[in-house]
Amino acid sequence: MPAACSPNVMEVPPERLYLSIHSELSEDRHKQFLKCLAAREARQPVAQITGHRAFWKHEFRVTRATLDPRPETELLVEVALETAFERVLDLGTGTGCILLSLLAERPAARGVATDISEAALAVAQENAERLSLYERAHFVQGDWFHGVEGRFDLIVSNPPYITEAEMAELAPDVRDWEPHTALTPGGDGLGAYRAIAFGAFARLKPGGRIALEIGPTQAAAVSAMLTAQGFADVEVRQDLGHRDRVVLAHRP
Ligand SMILES: C[S@@+](CC[C@H](N)C(=O)[O-])C[C@H]1O[C@@H](n2cnc3c(N)ncnc32)[C@H](O)[C@@H]1O
Repeated sequence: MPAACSPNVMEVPPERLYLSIHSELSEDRHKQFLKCLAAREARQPVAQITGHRAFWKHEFRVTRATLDPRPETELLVEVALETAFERVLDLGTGTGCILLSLLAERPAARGVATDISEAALAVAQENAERLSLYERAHFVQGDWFHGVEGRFDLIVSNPPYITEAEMAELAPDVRDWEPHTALTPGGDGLGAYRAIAFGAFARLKPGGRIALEIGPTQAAAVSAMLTAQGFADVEVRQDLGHRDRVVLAHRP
């Protein structure tokens, strides 16, 4: 995968590094290494420097236009895979990591993914092509459900959920480098869930399921929104750090 600024300037796998310990670094490669180091000193996230990040079972291309896929989000994939689905909708797809991981696990399934960011969708499309999943993934640019047709067995989303106040507390690696539209909907951090809960019921087939990643303090608020829209069997799952991380529910 082409890297934004590959720090592997010697182009050897880590386990062979000691065998190459006496090789000379060319001037070009030395410069390349210093450039990567400077990027990290400026607090650019490692995934943006290398241009990729491992998520679930694959490597995903990452740029400044996309959220760097987080390990916590793998719980959303795990939970989603408990459902049998043929048609899945991923809202706010970013790199496409959730939708493409799900499609890779279910060879008969097809998916639609939306994002407000055209630049993020271009990266998701590139990831779909690289993973040979582009024929089963359809990308739509727009606000949540805008331009999405038909009904689905499963809706998944990891929407922006950081509050305006929390944004000021974030490490510079995140706040100064990752897209703010991917991190926060502003205000109380719940705006995206309101829009998604409101639109999701009509987009799910009866018996269909919704699974949403949440911030650790948002379980009660998001569960209440889903209940108010008519969803049943609302459930909260915790991540490996024992924090509330995913809310899921059924359309009766
Ligand atoms: C937290 S990131 C999640 C990205 C990816 N799904 C993941 O889990 O790594 C949220 C994504 O939602 C997108 N987004 C923000 N507001 C949106 C909106 N109104 N409609 C659609 N997508 C939106 C952002 O561009 C971003 O890609």
